[in-house]
Amino acid sequence: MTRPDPDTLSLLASRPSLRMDVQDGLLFEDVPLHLIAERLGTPCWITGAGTLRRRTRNLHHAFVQAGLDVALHYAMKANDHLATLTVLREEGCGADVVSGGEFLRAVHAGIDPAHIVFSGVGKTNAELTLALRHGIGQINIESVEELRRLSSVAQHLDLTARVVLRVNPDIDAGTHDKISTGRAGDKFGIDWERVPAIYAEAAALPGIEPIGLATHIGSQILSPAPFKAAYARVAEMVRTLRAQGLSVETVDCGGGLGIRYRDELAPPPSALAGAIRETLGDLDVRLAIEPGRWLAAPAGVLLTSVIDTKHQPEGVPNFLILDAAMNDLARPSLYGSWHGIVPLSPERAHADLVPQTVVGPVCESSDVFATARPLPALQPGDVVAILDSGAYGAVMSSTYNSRPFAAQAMVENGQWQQIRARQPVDALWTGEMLPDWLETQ
Ligand SMILES: Cc1ncc(COP(=O)(O)O)c(C=O)c1O
Ligand SMILES: N[C@@H](CCCC[NH3+])C(=O)O
Repeated sequence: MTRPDPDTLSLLASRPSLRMDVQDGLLFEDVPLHLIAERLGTPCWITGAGTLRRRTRNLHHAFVQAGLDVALHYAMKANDHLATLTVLREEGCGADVVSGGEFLRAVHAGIDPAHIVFSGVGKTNAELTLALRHGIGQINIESVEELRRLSSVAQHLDLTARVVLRVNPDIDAGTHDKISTGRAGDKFGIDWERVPAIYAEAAALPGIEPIGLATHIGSQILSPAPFKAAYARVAEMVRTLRAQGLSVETVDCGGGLGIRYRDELAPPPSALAGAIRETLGDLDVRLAIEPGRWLAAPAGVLLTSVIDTKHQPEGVPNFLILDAAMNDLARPSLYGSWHGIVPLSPERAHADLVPQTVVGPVCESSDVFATARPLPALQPGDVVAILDSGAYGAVMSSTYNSRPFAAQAMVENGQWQQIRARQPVDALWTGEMLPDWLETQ
């Protein structure tokens, strides 16, 4: 069965931060996007601060409504720009980090290390040392090997690490294979059967204070059922550990809440809150979540201009060649992800639709943003916005094909400002050196 693509009007109808104005074209948080494209050029990422704030408040509200006090630790891998982190800090978020670099970025953005959780399947001694020295609030441990290593790092520093064991509940999140993390055999989390013994070992190890459990089963999850199943298992483990006389104070429920990119029926935050309340609500534990995509994805668009329209034989969709590519937004080429594409110009947005295959200039056949997508006929120089690219967008960019990192701007309440310079071309080879036996020209 073919799945129809939503048209511009229906895409915009479900995105309150975006609006098509008859004169100014596509507005994001009341800023005409063509102004930014004209000033900064394309490709250019735009982050909506107001959208970040609104979504954080909505998420928080859903938990308050469910009678739960849940800390929000923003998974900054989704979008780690300092301006994004600053907005989310202002909204009361801590951070979930997965590297020493992310940790220092979060601290640089003013996030209190006590409100930072260090996740990730491989943390080096240097990263653990850095985090402990700064007084990190929680380290999520992924294996007994890492636990023992952390114990010696902490002892060496004469510090105590507050540790949460990330458990692998063996639940299929029903999402894309490449972003599933909670099945037995995935590299993440501690095998279910080994958790009680490892928790007991943690309680006995010097420099370690085990304070709870964490789980994160994947990303872009579109049903409350896998969340509920995973949290029910975690609740069962909390009871098992307590029955052994071990103290469990906190449960970190991870991230993963999905959003509507195309026509998905994404569960509202109240469904996540309900799943947590039902399974963990009466355990007397401190609760936290680690949302990334849900907060950041709809708060970002990528502006890109048409370079050419490449005509194809009758019956074959023409190619629309953009100046953004898979090195900028990797998701479509990596996961076959669908992103809405909306022209900035009001006339174009309302024109007849013809199927077009939207590609970037990178020399890879997978550099495709959309296949046979119904879009209005566009001309070279026309600018389009690729929607919902605020999470796992700019952060996953590379300079493949010697394409510089794109510029970035932030909008809020009708105002806008540049937040990242376009990378100068000669910065692409900064840091490269020639060995002595080669001659410079
Ligand atoms: C440990 C952990 N927490 C939180 C997240 C954020 O996930 P999402 O962006 O789907 O909310 C991730 C990424 O999947 C993760 O690995
Ligand atoms: N990069 C993925 C999400 C990965 C989540 C990280 N654990 C995406 O763009 O959908």
